[in-house]
Formats: sequence, C-alpha cells, structure tokens
Amino acid sequence: MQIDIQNLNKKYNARQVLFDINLSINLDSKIIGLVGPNGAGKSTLMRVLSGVLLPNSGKIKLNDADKKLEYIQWALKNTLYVPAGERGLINRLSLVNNFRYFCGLKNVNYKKGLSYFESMAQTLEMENLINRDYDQMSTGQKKSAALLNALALKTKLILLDEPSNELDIDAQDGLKHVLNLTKNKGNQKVLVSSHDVNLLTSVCDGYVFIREGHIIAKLDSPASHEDLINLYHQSFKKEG
Ligand SMILES: Nc1ncnc2c1ncn2[C@@H]1O[C@H](COP(=O)(O)OP(=O)(O)OP(=O)(O)O)[C@@H](O)[C@H]1O
Repeated sequence: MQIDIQNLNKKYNARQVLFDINLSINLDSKIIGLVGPNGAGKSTLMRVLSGVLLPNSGKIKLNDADKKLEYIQWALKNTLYVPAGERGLINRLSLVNNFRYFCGLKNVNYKKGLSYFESMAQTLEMENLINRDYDQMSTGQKKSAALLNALALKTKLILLDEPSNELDIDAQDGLKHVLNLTKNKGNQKVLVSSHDVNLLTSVCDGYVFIREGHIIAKLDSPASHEDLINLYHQSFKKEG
C-alpha cells in the first residue's frame, strides 16, 4: 500500500508554503526523515498528510485495493500527527485515559490495545506515569507520553514533529529504541521531522529533503552522521 502525493500546493491565506509536491510514501515499516531548514514546510506537509489541514490544490491518493476510500477518510483513522512542543494530548486526562480517548477517535479497541500500551509504557520506562494527568507532566514527559500514545494506537502512519526536543539523555535513548522497535514489529510507518542528526541517523532508513516548500532531494537508504551533514550542506547551500 502506498500514498501518492500529486502536485500538491498549500497556502496559508495568500502565503504559499508548499509548491507542487510530488512524493510517494510506501507504507512499509521504515522510518523516513523529513529534513529541511526552519520554515521549509515540514510541519505543514505532515499536517496535510494527517488530514488535519487540507491542501489548496493537488491530490493525495491511496494506492490500494480499496480504491473507494478517500485519502482524508483513511488518514483520519490511520494516521496520527504528534506535534512539536507540548500540545500532543488532552490536558486534564491521565495518559491512560488519553489513550482511551484516542482509541475512540481512531476506532481502536481500547481493551485489546491496553496490554500493548502497557508494554510500550514499560519499554519507554513510563509505567509510573500512565495515571498522571498530561498537564502535570514535565515538558519531556509530555513528549514521551504523546509518542507512547501514538505507538500504542498502532496507526499505520505516525507523523512525528521534532520528537527529541526537550528529552533528557535517557529519554532520547528510549525514543531511538522504540522507533527501532517499530521497524521490527512491522506495521507502522514513521515520518519524522527533526533537526537532530543523531536521532535521524540512528533510526532513519531514508530521507526527504525539503526547502522553501519544494522537495529537492530524496535518499532511499540510511546515512551516517557525516554523510547526512554533508548532504544537508549540499542540499541547503546558500546561493550567492
Ligand atoms: N498557521 C499558519 N499561518 C500562516 N503561516 C504559517 C502557519 N503555519 C506555518 N506558517 C508558515 O509556513 C511556512 C512553513 O512552516 P512549517 O511550520 O511548515 O515549517 P517547518 O519546516 O516545520 O519549520 P521548523 O523547522 O521551524 O519547525 C513558514 O514560513 C511559516 O511561517
């Protein structure tokens, strides 16, 4: 199954921020890094892919046997956008009740999903936090909580926006570990936007480079720390 983005444009009022995007995303269990300077359009592209923002023109198509399903219908159930910062979950709900709430939104069986949620909480060393309200967590705990929720829901596509910001060193290791685990478990595609070269090179199997709303390069393989930095400088070299 594949998502095909075709000639997609997105504006905020008069300001165009995505230009004629053409990109195919295969829903295998690989992790793709979305890389680009501040303001390049990474979050916007991920929000469009999650169905919470609509493009102004162009199409997103599901290349699937079930051709009757519109992308937006599929995306609202099968994707989850985890925003940067502290806005991922509902403030006055505990982490486990957030999971229950999101199960309702995504049509996931809460009772069946709970044991997986608990095992992921253990892997992320968050089992002591699952009954704490989201607004009583630290910044880094909130990020880990939103990530745990996304992984436990098992949505087919997870869109992670700067997931390692504000994580302490242990939590960064936990993040890399669980992201690598998702590849072995096999059913979740992850698109991760990040400026963290260490995270990207530890987990990504490929990259999409975006500059000023244009996709300018793709790499279909992992990269070493040094290679990614070199590619970044080649791709985003300032002209003039
Ligand atoms: N709600 C909005 N209204 C108007 N302009 C917006 C809005 N959100 C983003 N933009 C603009 O769209 C452009 C792309 O922003 P976006 O957040 O997608 O970039 P980004 O690549 O994720 O950046 P960063 O790495 O800094 O998070 C920027 O110029 C930004 O100022």
